[in-house]
Amino acid sequence: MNGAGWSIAARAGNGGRNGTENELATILAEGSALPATPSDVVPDPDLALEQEYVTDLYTRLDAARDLAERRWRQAISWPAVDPQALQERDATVRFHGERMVAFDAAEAGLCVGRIDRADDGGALYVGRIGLPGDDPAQDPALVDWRAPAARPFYVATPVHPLGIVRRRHIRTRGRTVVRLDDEVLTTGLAGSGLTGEAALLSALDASRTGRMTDIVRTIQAEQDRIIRSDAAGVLVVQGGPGTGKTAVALHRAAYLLYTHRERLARRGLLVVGPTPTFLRYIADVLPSLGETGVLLSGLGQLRPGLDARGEESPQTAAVKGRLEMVDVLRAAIAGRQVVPDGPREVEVDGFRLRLRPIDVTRAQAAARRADPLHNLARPFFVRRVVDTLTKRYADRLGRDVQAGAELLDREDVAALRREVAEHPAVRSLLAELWPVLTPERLLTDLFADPARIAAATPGWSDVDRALLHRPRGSQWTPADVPLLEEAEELLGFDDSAQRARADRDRQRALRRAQETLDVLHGSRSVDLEDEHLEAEVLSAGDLLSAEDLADRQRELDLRTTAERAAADRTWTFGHVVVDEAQELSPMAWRLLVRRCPTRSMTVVGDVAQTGSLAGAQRWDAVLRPHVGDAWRLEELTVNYRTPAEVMEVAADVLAATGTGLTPPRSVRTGGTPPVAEVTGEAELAERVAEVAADLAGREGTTSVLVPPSRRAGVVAALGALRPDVQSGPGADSSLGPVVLVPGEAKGLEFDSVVVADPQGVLDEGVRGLNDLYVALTRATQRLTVLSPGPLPAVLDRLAPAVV
Ligand SMILES: Nc1ncnc2c1ncn2[C@@H]1O[C@H](COP(=O)(O)OP(=O)(O)OP(=O)(O)O)[C@@H](O)[C@H]1O
Repeated sequence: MNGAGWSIAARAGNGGRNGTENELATILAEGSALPATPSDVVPDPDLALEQEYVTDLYTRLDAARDLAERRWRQAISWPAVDPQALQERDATVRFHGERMVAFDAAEAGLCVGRIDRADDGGALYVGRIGLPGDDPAQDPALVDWRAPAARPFYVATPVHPLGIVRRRHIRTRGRTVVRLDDEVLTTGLAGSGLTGEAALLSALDASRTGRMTDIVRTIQAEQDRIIRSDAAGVLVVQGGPGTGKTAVALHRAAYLLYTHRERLARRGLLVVGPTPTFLRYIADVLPSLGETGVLLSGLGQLRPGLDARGEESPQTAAVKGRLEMVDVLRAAIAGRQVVPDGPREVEVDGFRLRLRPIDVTRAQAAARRADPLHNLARPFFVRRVVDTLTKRYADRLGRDVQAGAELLDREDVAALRREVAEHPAVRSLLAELWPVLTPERLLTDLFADPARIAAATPGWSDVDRALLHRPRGSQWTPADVPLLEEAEELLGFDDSAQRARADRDRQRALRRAQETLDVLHGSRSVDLEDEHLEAEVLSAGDLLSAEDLADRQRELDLRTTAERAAADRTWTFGHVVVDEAQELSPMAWRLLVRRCPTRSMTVVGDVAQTGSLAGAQRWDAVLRPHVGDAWRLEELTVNYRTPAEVMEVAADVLAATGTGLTPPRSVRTGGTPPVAEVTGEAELAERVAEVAADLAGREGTTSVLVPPSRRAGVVAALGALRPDVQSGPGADSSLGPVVLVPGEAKGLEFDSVVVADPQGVLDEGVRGLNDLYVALTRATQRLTVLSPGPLPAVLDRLAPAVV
């Protein structure tokens, strides 16, 4: 390190700190604030030195990418002569393809900084991926941020320097180094508690784009501990709004993929989020970290082939989310295995064959003994009933020909049996007594019929039963998905037809392959005068069996693990990350735990933000039925999103929720103070539109958060000023101002937020205080509250602006 003076930052172009960085001291003075860190001047020549190093890193990146591409091209043209070679080819093509993607992703912000080790240990550069140096015995040119060696970059402090004397954040634009931020770690003084605060604050101050970005440059120590926590078991991360739970969960996913690459590449990793909008918001983070093998899914999309986006009342969703629904489904299935009141007759070839209730009861018992699952037991039931009817048929036939049934030999009886089994009247009776059921059919029939609901819900109140009732043809909702999946487990999936089809396809491919070989064999142009020679000449057919050839013709399967997992409902994941986990119902937990039998899960959420009736109030109550006490809790305490002034307002709402949780401490302060305005009922929508249109004209994203009853009016008023207004679950704040209800805004953030009609938010939500807390904490810069009447008491702190 060379001598001269120090400052917190050196920049190409105009140097110095921005306003937010200076504000840190103010936060400290306010008690809730975090103390500042001493900082050093970075001499300008360092920029040139770092530029040289970074340029070299990009040369290495280019070389690595070219090599991966060459290997990919080679692999894709390998002749796969047997199934094993085919598999190896697919795997190699996939491997190099993924490396190319990872190298591309690392292009932006390749190097994030360096740590200088004590005792002349030299500098270690940290970046988005690892790049080898010239000498394998020495440090790599760039160490992956997830590698153990990179850890001090995130967690070393002046009090615990971990052998580091200096941490330098390197900021690049394109391939150019534009700024360095240094922290000297030899002071022994407790600092702000923030790692690389200058880099952090400038990241937090940036306008939002409507897409979440990664935080590799500025991960904080309390976040790093969670990101690198052991993969085994269930890790619950509780944290207030803006504490980086989502960011941490996604970086943990990337960390686990790096650390347990082989297992997770095979089994895959699932990230579950609350809404499609949220999933779109976070969709770029993992690819920007070079990880493409992760399946992101909402609850409504967890059943392959179904995109459940129907809406229903929170009360109905809550009832469907109860664990008792497992018993309801069991009872509904049992209700479809029917014993008729009296004997039933079918007419086969002029003979009336009788089936008595006791015959059906016996057939049912035999079927259930053979297999407990409805669809898998059905063939046993069918066989038993057909046997009974065939016997009666044979008896009647024997009597009629007056020579007794003994006259019929086995072949005759088999023919009768076929006739009975295929007879439409018999088939329709069997379909009535024990139908083949898909989960969709079971639930549609159940919900459409109050009598079926009543039969399946002994002891339930009429109110709860009525909540389940809905007409046929209704759209599937997210709360239906765990029920459909549970029903599939209980019904069993009879894949014999599918297997038979696959078998037929394979036989057909084999036949075609054999024909090809025959043609090759017949057409070889060998002079066969010598019979001995013939035996020695090898043809394609001698080298290759028809089976090999059929395998060779198989298509390349280059689907990623995530794509294969998405298409397979029985897929079990190596790790599951659940975001906004407080919203999940017990039935949803049951589904997720089934998809992750190892219980290696990361669960992040905030029980103070629970909006759904079925959601969590306490983590232990939610998790106990599924994992007992086998889970551990970590907490995040610093709010990186919401400025302190906004958080003060939100804190009053949090206190009123009675959860006893303390609000997270805001890192930032001193921005635009939040404002409130009483508009009068008649003017509300127009005033909201006016304010939102003004905010949307500035840099960054804007959202209006409304109670459901206000949505249409506000969208219409804002639409008149801003035709690009977006609303509803698909709304995208990168395209224009958005109007959302609090539930849709879960997990999202916007530069400017307008909360319209806070009393309406309190009144219309099933957990109104939680909804208001969510709404107030979405703002990264500016918060405006517009109320048609007096502000609710919990917002007393917001003195209405003088109009
Ligand atoms: N270490 C960090 N460096 C830079 N930005 C960060 C850091 N941690 C969090 N952030 C940013 O803070 C904001 C809030 O983070 P995030 O959305 O993950 O919080 P959250 O706890 O999930 O919030 P909520 O409970 O409201 O969903 C995001 O913009 C995120 O990128």
